[in-house]
Amino acid sequence: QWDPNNVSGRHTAVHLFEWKWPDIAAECERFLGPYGFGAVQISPASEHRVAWGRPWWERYQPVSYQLQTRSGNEAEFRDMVKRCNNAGVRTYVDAVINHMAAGSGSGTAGSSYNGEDFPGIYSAHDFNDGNCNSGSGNIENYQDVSQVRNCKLVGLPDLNLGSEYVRGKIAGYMNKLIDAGVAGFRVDACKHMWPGDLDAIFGRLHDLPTSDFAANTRPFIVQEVIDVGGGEPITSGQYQHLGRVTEFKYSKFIGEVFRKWNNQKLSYFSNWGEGWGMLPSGSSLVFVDNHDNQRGHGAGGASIITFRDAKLYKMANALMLAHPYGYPRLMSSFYFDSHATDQGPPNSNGNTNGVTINNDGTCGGGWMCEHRWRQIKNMAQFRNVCHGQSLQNWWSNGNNQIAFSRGNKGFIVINNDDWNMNEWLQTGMPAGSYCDVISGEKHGSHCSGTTITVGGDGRAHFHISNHADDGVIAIHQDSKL
Ligand SMILES: O=C(NCCCOc1c(-c2ccc(O)c(O)c2)oc2cc(O)cc(O)c2c1=O)[C@@H]1CCCN1C(=O)/C=C/c1ccc(O)c(O)c1
Repeated sequence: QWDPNNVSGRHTAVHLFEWKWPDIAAECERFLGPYGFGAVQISPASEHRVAWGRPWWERYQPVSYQLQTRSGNEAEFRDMVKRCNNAGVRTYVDAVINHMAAGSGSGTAGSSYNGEDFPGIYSAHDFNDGNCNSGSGNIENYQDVSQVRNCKLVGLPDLNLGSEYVRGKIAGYMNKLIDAGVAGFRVDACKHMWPGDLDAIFGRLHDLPTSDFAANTRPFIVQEVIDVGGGEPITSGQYQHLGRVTEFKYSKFIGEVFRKWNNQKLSYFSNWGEGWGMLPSGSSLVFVDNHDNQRGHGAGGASIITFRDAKLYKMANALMLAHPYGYPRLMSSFYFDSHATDQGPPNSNGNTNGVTINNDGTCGGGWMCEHRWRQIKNMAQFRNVCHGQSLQNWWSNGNNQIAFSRGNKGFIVINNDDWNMNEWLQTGMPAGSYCDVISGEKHGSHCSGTTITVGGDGRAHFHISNHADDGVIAIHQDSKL
């Protein structure tokens, strides 16, 4: 359940946050498949609350396990999964199983609910009220492990995952998705669930269907555990035996270093990965930002680099995709005003808008499509070409200029100093001319961007102005002329 279940040769996931199912299906066929992406993480697929103002987080308040949401209906969901699989792109569903919607009303499929009454699904005895020791019934103290698991997260009715009935409903929902062809799950709010209960539920999940996967393939699991080392008793390491875990320290550290907080330097990344106290690489899901921490109040706070800091964002994502540590997930956002952190996706009176693709391949209509930025898209291919190659030829100027190769398959150079970089470096690559995949790409026999010439001794000259658009140069075996 640590294996992403990707089609071979594909090693990066993309979170198409709040996209509608038909748009995701189209993106798999026109972009994610052709450009070698491995998987798409989609927004929660179960019926959810329709909250006032339609905030993005209404999707994280389930009303039922029907596949009818603001992203589309069950037919569109099944069509998306099939078309993405056919394009070589796996689907991970964001599973919200810790809690249900707050308040009362009806959900996106018209199901009514009131308090802890979800007709036909759950009623009061399926929730944890009796197991919560806080005065208010809500989580009041994150130092109290049982409160964090058994009390309400921001007032959301907390399901009792110790109940066989509840486990059956959740496993039934997840198995329906597995049987439809999804490759795994991003499990929301795992900090708020007992690992033993998660283990019991994951154990009830079917193998993936042999129509699209090898026999005996287990669903891929990414557990969301927000842990930036702040001293909470619940830590990400307590979940790693069940599957991969989101490594929020990755976003925090990479943001602090690229922003040079506390005088931290890129040269400190010589032991990036477990050396920085992060999870074992094979248990780690890494990202520069995600839907929660890009809104500032999430884990890592103000250090997080987002689409708003375009140059730093391209540099940080290039590093993530070039470095062997962890399984990377790219964030693909919609625009929101930095103070309006509740704002939902681009919509027409509540109905999410489609994604418009401009002639130059960028997106319009408020969709940021960071995964389509040339520098990021091309580094996903870099990662594919270099898969399995160890980090070698590390170099730094002791400050914010670094470089390293992945075996003899790829080489990256980054300049985050406030002055020019001019260096002859050992690339470890075969002699020849290579197209820099950051400033452009290889088109037949010429480079649309910079060309780098590697000599017979493996050395090449690199010049990166501190005023350059991207601050990065990257070459690899498939960008060789
Ligand atoms: O101010 C808010 N929430 C309180 C601070 C964030 O706390 C939340 C955390 C949270 C935050 C930090 C932690 O260390 C932690 O263990 C949990 O996880 C959630 C998970 C959900 O499925 C649904 C939620 O409403 C939340 C949530 O409110 C606003 C208004 C309600 C939703 N919301 C939000 O800000 C919604 C945030 C949200 C939603 C979905 C997520 O997957 C997520 O990570 C955060």
